[in-house]
Amino acid sequence: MSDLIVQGGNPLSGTITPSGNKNSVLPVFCATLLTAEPVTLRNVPDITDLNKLVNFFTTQGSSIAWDRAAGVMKIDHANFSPALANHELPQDMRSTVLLYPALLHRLGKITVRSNTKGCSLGVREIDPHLDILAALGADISGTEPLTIALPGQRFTGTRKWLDYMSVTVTENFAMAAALADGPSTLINAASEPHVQDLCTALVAMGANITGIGTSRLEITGVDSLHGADITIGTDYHEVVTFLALGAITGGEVRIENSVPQHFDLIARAFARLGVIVTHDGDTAIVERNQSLQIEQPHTVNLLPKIEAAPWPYFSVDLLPLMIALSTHATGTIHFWNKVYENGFSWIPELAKFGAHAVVSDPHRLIVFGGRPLRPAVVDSPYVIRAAVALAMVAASIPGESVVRHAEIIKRAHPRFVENLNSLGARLEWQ
Ligand SMILES: CC(=O)N[C@H]1[C@@H](OP(=O)(O)OP(=O)(O)OC[C@H]2O[C@@H](n3ccc(=O)[nH]c3=O)[C@H](O)[C@@H]2O)O[C@H](CO)[C@@H](O)[C@@H]1O
Ligand SMILES: C=C(OP(=O)(O)O)C(=O)O
Repeated sequence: MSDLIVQGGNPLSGTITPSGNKNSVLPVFCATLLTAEPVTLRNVPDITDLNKLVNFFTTQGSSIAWDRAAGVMKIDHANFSPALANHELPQDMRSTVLLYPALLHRLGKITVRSNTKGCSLGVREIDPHLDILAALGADISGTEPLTIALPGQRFTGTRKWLDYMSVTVTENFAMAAALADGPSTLINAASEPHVQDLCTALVAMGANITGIGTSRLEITGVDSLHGADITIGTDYHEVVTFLALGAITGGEVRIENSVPQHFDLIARAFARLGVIVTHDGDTAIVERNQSLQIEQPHTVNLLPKIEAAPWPYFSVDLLPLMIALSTHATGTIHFWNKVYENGFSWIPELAKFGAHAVVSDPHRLIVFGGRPLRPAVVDSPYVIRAAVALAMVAASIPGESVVRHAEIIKRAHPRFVENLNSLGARLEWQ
């Protein structure tokens, strides 16, 4: 069940309701351990990363009732047991780090491995996490595993200026500072939609946070958080994936529950490849038979470019989807991944379809689009959106392609194959 068999070439058309965002649900789920009261989550995606966290918490004694069909999860940590402390944390996913603040709040001491073995996009640093926990009053000791201890089981408010806008570091800071003794400020904070979702969820639980959506968060610690009813935000990665699939196959696709105010720069990236994305209320639309052509800048001697960096730049996790789309667009374009040093590791697989793409350094890629493509058997790296991008290209080419080891898609996209097939694609797991 790990290879995707794709009979490509059909125009994909129809309407899709996207799932909840993996990068929102994971921190929000971890944050529920910050309160002793029950929490209800809605629009919860049934993804493997979340299942790992659910298994971890139920092993620790938490009660979790998850109606997967309805996407509703009722969580009660009343029986979460300190006796089970330091049980092996879930592995092979970055979000394990998001457990640290709540576990420290509950247990006062945890042991962690320095490598959570997340995806292979690049080195996923633990030091910035340890730095903010130390600034908030934790003691770090040992080597492998590391011990993190929180004297008095309470964080202390602090002022911190991050080296760079890290998503999970900002989320951990917000979770810890929400219950800290005194006020905290985070400067150079990340502000991605999922960071905003977590902060909004913490506020619904009684936290005092201002500056949500900006690079400066001000958080006044409270003594306790309470229960809440929280709806997980739409996965904009899915919105972009399905719009790009419509565009790459020449079909018309409509995606419900999109958030138009997140889309200005995303729509500009599509436009750079010749694709017009519009919104009708909260429905995002790509119309059929768009002419994929790379937009030429007026400036002479300049290669058109899509650059990815922390929000509000174009999101780095969306870059592979645009790269896939660009293989069908006539012209030449430069992609600049300012975040990950290994974000283009999968490009040799793209070349097996006949795409002409040159990695000019670890952060820069040039795609010479519009080359004839042919079906192929390709290997997915352990990178979610690279697997999605390879499946997209496969779906656009007449004939049978195979994307091997594509199961990583299930870390973020619960009904990937079902959704594509409902648009007229022919995909199956094997
Ligand atoms: C669970 C979760 O939410 N995962 C997301 C989160 O991971 P995560 O929070 O791990 O990503 P970070 O924002 O920390 O960035 C990842 C790595 O990129 C490098 N870096 C990043 C920014 C920067 O300005 N300079 C720099 O060097 C660092 O080595 C860092 O370790 O954010 C990433 C960047 O949007 C996304 O790809 C991941 O999907
Ligand atoms: C890189 C990703 O996730 P993670 O940080 O969980 O590995 C992703 O969602 O594409």
